[in-house]
Amino acid sequence: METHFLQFPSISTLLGLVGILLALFIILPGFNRQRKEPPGPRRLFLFGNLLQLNPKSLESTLRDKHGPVFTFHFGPQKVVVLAGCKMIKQALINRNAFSVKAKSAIIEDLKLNHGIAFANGESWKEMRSFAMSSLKGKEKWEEKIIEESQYLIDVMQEKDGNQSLACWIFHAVCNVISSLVYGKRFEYDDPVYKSMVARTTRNTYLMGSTSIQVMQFYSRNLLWAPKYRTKQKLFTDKNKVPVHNTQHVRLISKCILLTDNIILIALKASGTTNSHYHEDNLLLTVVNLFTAGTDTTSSTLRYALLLMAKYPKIQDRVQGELSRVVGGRQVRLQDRKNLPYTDAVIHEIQRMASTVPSVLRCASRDVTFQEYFIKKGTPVLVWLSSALEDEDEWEQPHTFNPAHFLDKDGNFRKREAFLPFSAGARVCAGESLARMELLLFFTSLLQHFRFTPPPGVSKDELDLTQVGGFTQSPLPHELCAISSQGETLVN
Ligand code: HEM
Repeated sequence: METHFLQFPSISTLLGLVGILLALFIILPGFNRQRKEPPGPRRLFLFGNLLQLNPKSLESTLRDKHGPVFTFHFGPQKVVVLAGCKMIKQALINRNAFSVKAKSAIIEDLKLNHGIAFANGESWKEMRSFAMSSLKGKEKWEEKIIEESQYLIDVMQEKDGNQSLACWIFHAVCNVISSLVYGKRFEYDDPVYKSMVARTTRNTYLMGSTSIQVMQFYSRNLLWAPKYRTKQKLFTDKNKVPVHNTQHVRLISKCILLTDNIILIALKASGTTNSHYHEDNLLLTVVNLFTAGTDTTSSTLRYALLLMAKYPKIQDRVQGELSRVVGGRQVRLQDRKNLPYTDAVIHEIQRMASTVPSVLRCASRDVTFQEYFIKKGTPVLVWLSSALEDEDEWEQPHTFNPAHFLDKDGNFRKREAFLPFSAGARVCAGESLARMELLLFFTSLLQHFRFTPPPGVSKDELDLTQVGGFTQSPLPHELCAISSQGETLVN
């Protein structure tokens, strides 16, 4: 036996070995190519690429250098970033591999992974289609928004002196959702309502804050840090957070969503079973509609008025079109088709506002996207604002120019890269409602007021910078709202 091992290998064995080596030589690089990971900037120990965390560098520098699919390290956490219209559409619409929300320690810690926005799987599907059916009915919503815009105009005309337009707009938009969630609107100075609105704003801000988002990438244990606990208390303070409190939602017994579900629960008792209609899911669906539907729409409206004050000629043209086509009467949804300039301005406002700059998903399975391998579970950041500013798509990506949405004859034209509501299976569930609100609130405000910079400030000094976390909104600012009844300074 020993001698057998010491024997010189035969020619055929040698040829066989060479053949295997050659095959490996040919196959392996191809295999590696298939598993090539997206490129990205060099990372630092512990910090990853956090020091480069600046939207401008993500978008221009990194995208220019590494292409539209690249890797970015939030501390130790690797995230694949998708940028540019073509890449985003391909990922969200053509490929179904990125429709799962990424796991988040904070969301799990606060038990917010029920409902719609942070949920996945069958439960998400069920709650989403339930919410979508509750959001149906254009005529119903048109009436509610028109009624609420009248309240908004009245309160703005009644008040004297310095007042918070930001607050009134937020209240008005909240009331539209309240009519669905609670079955009624609230007076703007109702103390319960005021606290509910204040907490919704603060919670959305806290959830998206960089410190909280970054903290979770390091270690779940950091979420036990005293500072975070204090923040967490704000979400769960049962007596003070009405929309996060089952008891309160029950007390406001006209809550249509829950009433509908009580019917569904009765159906279940009678044999029509649906395991997803449990209390956590229903409550979080209410919370999601309330939070996703208010901050976004009201921030966009505030940005709209700021842009009008900064670009008075565009404001003139909108007001001119409104008075020519609609006159003094209330704008209705069916007027949209006869208001191409106004419609183009609203779209351009949304493009510039980029209210939801990105969404965080994850690869639901091992996937090769473009030429890159993305492992199952890898967080994928879909950089929506990169589509809204894509230099390959827009003539003047960084300039407020309503002509982006007009053809040469002045008709409204759709644009492929207009993705403020995202796309694909998880596209914004409230897109249709949001579009109605933007049209009706914006035109009502412009029919009654002219917006200008405050005294002593030139239009060039108005700052268009957007700030925030999950959602962006303009920096605090003042404007003058001038109506036939006088002039008011608003902020
Ligand atoms: C200008 C206003 C709005 C903007 C820009 C906006 C944008 C978005 C975006 C970008 C997403 C993420 C989609 C994704 O993950 O790919 C989203 C999700 C969502 N939005 Fe909106 N939204 C607006 C208004 C509304 C309104 C008025 C409602 C409801 C009343 C609403 C309800 C939702 C819900 C429930 C989701 C989660 C959808 C899911 O995960 O399946 N949004 N929105």
